[in-house]
Amino acid sequence: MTARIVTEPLTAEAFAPFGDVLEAAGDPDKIINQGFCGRYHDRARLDFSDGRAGVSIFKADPRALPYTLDLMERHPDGSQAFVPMSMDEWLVIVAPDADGKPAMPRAFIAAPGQAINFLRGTWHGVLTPLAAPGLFAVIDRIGAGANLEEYPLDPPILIERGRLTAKKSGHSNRKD
Ligand SMILES: NC(=O)N[C@@H](O)C(=O)O
Ligand code: NI
Repeated sequence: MTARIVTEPLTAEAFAPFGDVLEAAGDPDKIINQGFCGRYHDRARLDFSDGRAGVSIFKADPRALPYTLDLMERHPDGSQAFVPMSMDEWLVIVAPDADGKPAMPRAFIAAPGQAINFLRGTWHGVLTPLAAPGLFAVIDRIGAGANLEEYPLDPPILIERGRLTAKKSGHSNRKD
């Protein structure tokens, strides 16, 4: 019997154990550039061991829901941030750790304009855009070693789109 999970809207509260939601929601922390820009300051918990932070560009093929999740991974030596370069929703999959293995995952639909930062060591699915061009800026560790632990899921888990959307769920990342 294939395990199935449904997606939920991405909110800072729900995602907090796994990482940060990066978005221009609520009031900015600072108004800069002669008043023409709001700065949402220092919103990601970046964390790298004996390496440095690097910025890469990922061009990933779009996936579709229902999505068969058959692999999870984590980066023991660094956090990893994904910043979409298009205004499309995308899929974010994480799982708590259970004695060195991923526990039951959770799947979130990131709304257009939402980026995320996985905390160091967080189990996650690989980058899963839901629309082309699948372009993302990625901030993660550049350094020695693979910084990669993979865990195949056998049997895989089927991820289906949930009925809750950010509006309907009553959750909002807006702080005002
Ligand atoms: N391997 C790699 O650079 N990307 C993955 O870590 C990922 O989370 O997509
Ligand atoms: Ni990763």
